[in-house]
Amino acid sequence: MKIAFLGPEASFTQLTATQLFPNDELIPKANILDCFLAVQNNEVDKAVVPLENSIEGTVSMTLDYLYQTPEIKIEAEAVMPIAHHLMIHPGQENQDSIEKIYSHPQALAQSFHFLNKNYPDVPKQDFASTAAAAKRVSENPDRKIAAVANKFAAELYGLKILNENIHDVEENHTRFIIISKTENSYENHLENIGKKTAMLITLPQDHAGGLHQVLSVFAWRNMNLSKIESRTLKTKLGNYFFFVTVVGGWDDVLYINSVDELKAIGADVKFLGNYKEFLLEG
Ligand SMILES: O=C(O)C(=O)C[C@]1(C(=O)O)C=C[C@@H](O)C=C1
Repeated sequence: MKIAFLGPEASFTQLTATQLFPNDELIPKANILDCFLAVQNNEVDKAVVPLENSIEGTVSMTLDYLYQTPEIKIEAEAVMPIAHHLMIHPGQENQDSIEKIYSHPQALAQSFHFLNKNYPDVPKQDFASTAAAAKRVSENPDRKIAAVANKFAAELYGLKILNENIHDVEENHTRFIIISKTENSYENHLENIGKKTAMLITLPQDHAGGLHQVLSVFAWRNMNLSKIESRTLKTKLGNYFFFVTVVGGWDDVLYINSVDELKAIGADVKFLGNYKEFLLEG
């Protein structure tokens, strides 16, 4: 099978994809949108993309493209511990004069307090991934630039780690998802830590109690929500869709009927899948 991932090599997403698909062909993509498009255009069978982090929260691009690509579903979730390090080219030993720090915005945010305290005057620059930032540093041996990335990126791109474990909270985890056009076809050797269901809900016209009505569909059925997040519909200020996850299997008829009830009250529902959650090694 062909599996796209947010690259280049040694991104956190690649570390995840390697554990989830040890025997498949992994294809790096420059950004999250390209991962979605590769699945959409049948260039690959599946893709692995980040969904949320325990310090910085949701990766909004992933939510947006789940909404914007109607055929794409979630097949599985995987949670991985995340450790960030600050690295430079080995030729640039003098850390006092670092001119810029590159990384993925999630990684910069997860290390914000460390960077703010230790490198307050150094400009930070967003990159498409931590590995892309590390690669750029390695390609510019003459510049005093640094990257926030993982230890595999330091090794692969020949960089020297200046500061280890700079993420602001020791327990740092990111949740990744496998996306594809097929539901529930992912199987692997890893032990799963539970099942959940995800859906996107757009409320009918704005009216008092609209969200309460939607939530009551889950509440009287005793369905336990593990996440609810609103995201702008991009139509005008104040218009949102909701990403909702429910704990457990999806074989109970009461649960299955919840989608029909949501539709009956005028909500628009995209069912993203009922799938397993895996815990990976960092
Ligand atoms: O930049 C990477 O290496 C990624 O795989 C992306 C990503 C993310 O978007 O959350 C993955 C894990 C970390 O939370 C930081 C960055």
